Amino acid sequence: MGVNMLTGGMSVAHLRSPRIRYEAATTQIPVIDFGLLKQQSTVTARSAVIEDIKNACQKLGCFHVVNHGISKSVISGALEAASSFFHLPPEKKSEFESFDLKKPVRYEAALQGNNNKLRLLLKHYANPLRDWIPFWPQNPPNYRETMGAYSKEIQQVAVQLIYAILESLGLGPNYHITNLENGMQLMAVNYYPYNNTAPHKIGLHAHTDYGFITILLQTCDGLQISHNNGNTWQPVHIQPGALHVHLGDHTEVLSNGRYKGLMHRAVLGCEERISMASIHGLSMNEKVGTLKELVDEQHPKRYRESSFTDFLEFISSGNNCGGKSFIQSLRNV
Ligand SMILES: O=C(O)CCC(=O)C(=O)O
Ligand SMILES: [Fe+2]
Repeated sequence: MGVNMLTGGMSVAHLRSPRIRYEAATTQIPVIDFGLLKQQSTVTARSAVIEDIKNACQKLGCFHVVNHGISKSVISGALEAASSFFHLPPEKKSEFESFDLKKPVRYEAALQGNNNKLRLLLKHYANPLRDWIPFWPQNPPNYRETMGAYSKEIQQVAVQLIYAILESLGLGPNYHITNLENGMQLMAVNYYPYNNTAPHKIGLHAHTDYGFITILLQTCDGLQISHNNGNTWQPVHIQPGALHVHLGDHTEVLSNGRYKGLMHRAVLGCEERISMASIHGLSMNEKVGTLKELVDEQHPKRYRESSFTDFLEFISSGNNCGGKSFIQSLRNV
């Protein structure tokens, strides 16, 4: 049942500069060295990485992060706990089954045809950990410990990345968002079965994520991204050890549209796949609006403010089916 982190990994094919690398493939994803964002880094090295983040956010809405400091054992521990959970018999998972989007833990099975699985999903909040961990599954017995260790480290990486993204918008290195550290972290733990039929079956349909950023860990390829509202799709190949980061709706709002939330989806394929999407934003009822520093005569405010609760109400009301997406509902006020 072990998860092989190396399967499907692609080699880095060529170097454009010492700090930013591109993979040879249909989608070239910039690679950001997280170590260069840390305090010990020189000012020149940090500002060079901030510039790389700016380019990545503007052009693609995503990048890969290496040298993030999260150990292989923490990563594989969380993936194995996730895998063990999904392989439990259905009656052990059903206690978490619910259509109530506000539940602290929610399990869902997306099925098609003769009960064929497309995706199994376990969703739970994770920050602040002490508030949420008592709700998490206790089977497998190490789920709370291993997923907790991963979530805690990812939360810290996320806060630093969000500040780096704000800096890349020209807000200066000391820009502070009140309560970002205590903000929402939602872990979407996904399981996709092996299904290599062509064309690939969609396991998770096109969407943008709520929040500022999503940090995604995937055991093998399956993530696809689109920059033309779903007309064409490009695969994102995994890079062993790297975390995939993409921008969510609230970075688009905050930045007044300078950066856009990235549309993505997941397809079934090569093997059984687990992905863990850690979504980061402000806490439930805190409103996120466009930063006043990014509004002027040439750039009038283009978005309405909203909170995570507003988002949950929007999707619960079925507004997103066939109509506008959440971000579209916030645009052009
Ligand atoms: O499985 C994936 O690669 C994507 C997961 C995702 O987009 C999500 O959970 O929001
Ligand atoms: Fe997503």
